[in-house]
Amino acid sequence: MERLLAAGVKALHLDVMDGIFVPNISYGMPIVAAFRKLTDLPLDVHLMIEKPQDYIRQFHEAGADVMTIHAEAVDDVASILREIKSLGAGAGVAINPDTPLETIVDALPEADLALMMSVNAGFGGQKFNPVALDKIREVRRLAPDLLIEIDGGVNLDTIGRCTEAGADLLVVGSAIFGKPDYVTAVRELNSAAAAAS
Ligand SMILES: O=C(CO)[C@@H](O)[C@H](O)COP(=O)(O)O
Ligand SMILES: [Co+2]
Repeated sequence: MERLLAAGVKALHLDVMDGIFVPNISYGMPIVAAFRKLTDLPLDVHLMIEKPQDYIRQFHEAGADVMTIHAEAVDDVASILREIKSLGAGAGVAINPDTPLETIVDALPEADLALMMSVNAGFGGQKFNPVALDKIREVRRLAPDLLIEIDGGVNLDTIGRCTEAGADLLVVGSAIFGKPDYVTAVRELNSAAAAAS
């Protein structure tokens, strides 16, 4: 965390995985609360879990500023987005690469953020899937003011295409954590993103 903060990242994206919605387990509310104690940066909590509606209050109490649910995990996206907003948090909806954008179009008016996954949710270090870029362009056309986030395989080679397509929030895992020097990694990523936007 100290090294990340020194590198000047603008927010922390926290991947919560339950071993059911995705075949991997990460962490839950106590770790989100621990991050909250360490920083005032926005905490962007990516909920890769089933029944997210049962846990949003606890994640918000732990310090989540934004909570993003997966459309594949729930029946009624719009109503859960409304619940998240009623807690005073930002509400995001995510879709995996194989999920058509049509799945969430009706819910977009309730969303503060749309997350287009450029890998299948579940693991860091996967290869970037450009299908997310076309979805970003379409979301931007449908909802010009919505925050658009892209997540998965974003690195120095792919980040320019993300900003060019219209992504506002660029989630980067291995292209920072896999580098010895976070300051240089973040500076180079920011330059590549800005050059293309
Ligand atoms: O939500 C996820 C994966 O499920 C992502 O946030 C990744 O963990 C980002 O890691 P890289 O793809 O950048 O290594
Ligand atoms: Co994520």
